[in-house]
Amino acid sequence: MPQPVSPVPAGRFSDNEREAVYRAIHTRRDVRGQFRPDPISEEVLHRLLHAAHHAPSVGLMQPWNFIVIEDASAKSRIREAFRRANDTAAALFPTERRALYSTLKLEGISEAPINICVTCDRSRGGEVVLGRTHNRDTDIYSTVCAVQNLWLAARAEGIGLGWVSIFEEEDLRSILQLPDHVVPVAYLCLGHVTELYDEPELQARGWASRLPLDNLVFRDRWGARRRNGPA
Ligand SMILES: Cc1cc2c(cc1C)N(C[C@H](O)[C@H](O)[C@H](O)COP(=O)(O)O)c1[nH]c(=O)[nH]c(=O)c1N2
Repeated sequence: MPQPVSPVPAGRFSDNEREAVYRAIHTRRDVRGQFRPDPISEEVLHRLLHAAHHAPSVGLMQPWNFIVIEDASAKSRIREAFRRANDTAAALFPTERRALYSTLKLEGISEAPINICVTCDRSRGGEVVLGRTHNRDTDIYSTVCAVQNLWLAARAEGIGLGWVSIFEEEDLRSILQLPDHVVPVAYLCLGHVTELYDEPELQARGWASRLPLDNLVFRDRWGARRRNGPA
């Protein structure tokens, strides 16, 4: 059996370490309206990108790039693309829902000192990538793993992060000048925040609520020990 080249202990974290990991997971929030204008230091930004870059990826493809946007005029073009897409999105909801939708703040593009577009280079790793042969989208999934690493690291650093997906992809492509083989996966707004919601903001505002976990776990579905899930 081959041994790890430089083994690290694989046991449980200490109580404090474990508590910190779960705290980051449970208190991470999507941030739209609570950004402070003060900059994120280079050291912190580097730690966040380093955390993102340590995400799992199919065949160790590491298909991501991180486009860091600080320029006010670039942000304002992106913000305008959001506004157009958001008008289209709003019109699709039934009247009552639309009224509530129009009260929601769904981005902090201009207020956040840093925006990051996380992209996926679908050509990285060549024609055949280990693990990707039967599901071409595993490169996109890998990129989303990088986003989640970034999000959790940001929480631990006291940096708020908001994911904005209300765009026509073509708008992002043209503003950011992305070549065809590069997909914009996530547009993120980052900055210091003073406070965070203690529950998802969309829940606090009556848009949706967290589903009970028990309804989502199907255990021993085919055996005698079925506990949860549909009959
Ligand atoms: C892929 C994807 C895309 C988006 C989001 C998330 C994800 C995963 N979310 C944030 C989303 O609304 C939020 O995560 C949930 O409401 C849960 O809240 P917390 O993240 O727990 O605060 C989000 N929020 C928002 O205000 N505008 C947006 O365009 C999006 N887009």
